[in-house]
Amino acid sequence: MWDKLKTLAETQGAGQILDLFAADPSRFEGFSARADGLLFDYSKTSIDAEVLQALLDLTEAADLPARREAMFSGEKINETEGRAVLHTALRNLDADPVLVDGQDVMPEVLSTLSRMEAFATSLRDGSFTGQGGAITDVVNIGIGGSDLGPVMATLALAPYCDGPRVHYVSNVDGAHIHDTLQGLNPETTLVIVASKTFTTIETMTNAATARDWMAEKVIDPSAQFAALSTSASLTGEWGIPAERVFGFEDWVGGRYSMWGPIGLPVMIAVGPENFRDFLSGAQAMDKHFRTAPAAENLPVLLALVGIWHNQGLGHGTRAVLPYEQRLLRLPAYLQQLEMESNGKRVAMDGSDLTQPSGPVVWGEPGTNGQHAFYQLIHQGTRVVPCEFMMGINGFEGDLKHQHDLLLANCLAQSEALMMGRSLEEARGLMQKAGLEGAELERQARHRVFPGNRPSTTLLYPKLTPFVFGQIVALYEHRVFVEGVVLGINSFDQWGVELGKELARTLSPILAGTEPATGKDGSTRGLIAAIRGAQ
Ligand SMILES: O=P(O)(O)OC[C@H]1O[C@H](O)[C@H](O)[C@@H](O)[C@@H]1O
Repeated sequence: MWDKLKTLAETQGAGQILDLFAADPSRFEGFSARADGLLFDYSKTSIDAEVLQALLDLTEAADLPARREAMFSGEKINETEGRAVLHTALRNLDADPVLVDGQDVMPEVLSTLSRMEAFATSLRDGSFTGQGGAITDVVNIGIGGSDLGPVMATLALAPYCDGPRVHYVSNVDGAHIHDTLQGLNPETTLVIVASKTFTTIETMTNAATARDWMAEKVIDPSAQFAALSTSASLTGEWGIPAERVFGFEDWVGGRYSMWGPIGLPVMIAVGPENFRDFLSGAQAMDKHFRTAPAAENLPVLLALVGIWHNQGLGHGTRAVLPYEQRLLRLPAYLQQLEMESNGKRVAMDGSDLTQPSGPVVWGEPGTNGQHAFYQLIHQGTRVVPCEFMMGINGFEGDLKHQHDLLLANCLAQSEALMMGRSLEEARGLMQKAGLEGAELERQARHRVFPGNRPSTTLLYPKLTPFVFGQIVALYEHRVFVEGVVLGINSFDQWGVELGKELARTLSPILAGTEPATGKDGSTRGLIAAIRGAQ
């Protein structure tokens, strides 16, 4: 199966995208797909009918439909941790039963959702009070999956944020919590400690700092703390009363968790109704993913484009480029989602992967990226497949001219990447500028764009909570499909453990209570330099 893809990559993959358009001017129709108002255009890639078929064959060989059903129906597909993978249950608003170990999880999911809604409402209408009255500010303390999604969502849904101000603290660097708490009034602040495990050192350290800060002014700080976690016992031990603990189960992976309790700060910011719309959008994408034929299925197609570029053509990086300022943190969120999920070197059965694992994901909102790193994308020696996205409509009606300029820029970039500029054209420009001879030639060469560089565009009507939910779920399922095709378990993250273990051994060495024996020479040298200057 992979052989076929590799052969196609070698023979036609260098990808004369322009030739494909010349041969089939209506290629856009055949190589784009729609789902509930979203339009995914992948015609500006070198995928043709034969490549698409070879990619679809890979999904067949990997038994994608059965794997997908196994996920949705609660089978323990996270085999290295013995867990089901059911973030989709958190947005299963129809409440169709979902069984884990023979038990329907939906009653618990929906009752937690109602408790979150009641709590969020009481904060928003001022009926829940701190020592100093209604809550004005919420500080969410969490990291990784307990931070990136909610941070991204709060920024993305800014036009809907009409509740208390929500702030996020993640880094163990004391600067983060210091700068966040500065200027807040402890008597009107609620602190949410968000941690699936409730053991993460960064989060627990920041939570203790926040509690000390609050205790300076507030007689009973625990009355202004809430917790989001799978561990009822640890949240209880930490002193957070059960009525403000919102629990979830281990079948929700950290980076897939913002649909449930981890989304509470978002719900507080935008209100329960908008949060439900966000869940509905994701649910609509779940239904599409589960039912649409593979060749029209957005998550499948997005995954296949990724596989063609990375495993097929060897482009080991992809840029995510939202032309939407409010999706500022989407690239950071996708870095965790994609790289923690598919950055693995062994397959589910423990054997070495036969293909490269997931790509390096990065990006920035347009148009800012244009003025920073697009130079490399257009003229560098490596090809960076680009994933553009843009909303047809913005929210700032009186600034429509700016939105139109934004859209024009997005379209211009994918056009420039594909069309390029030939040496002939560049020479013409230099001639017009009055150059001649060797100087004309030299200057012209700098102005050549190779073209035929691939990109996809995701077009959506407007960044409403529903659409935002669709987009995030689209990327979640894309990661799943890529993982299935590669034979990876996308739901564990053993690669983050070693550094955590070593940090634990290094803390006492840095504090001087333990010797640095056993550490390598570089680490010992750095420790000595730090200790000598502290
Ligand atoms: O939510 P927590 O248990 O505090 O975990 C926070 C994060 O830390 C871990 O190291 C993992 O790499 C992430 O997947 C997780 O989201």
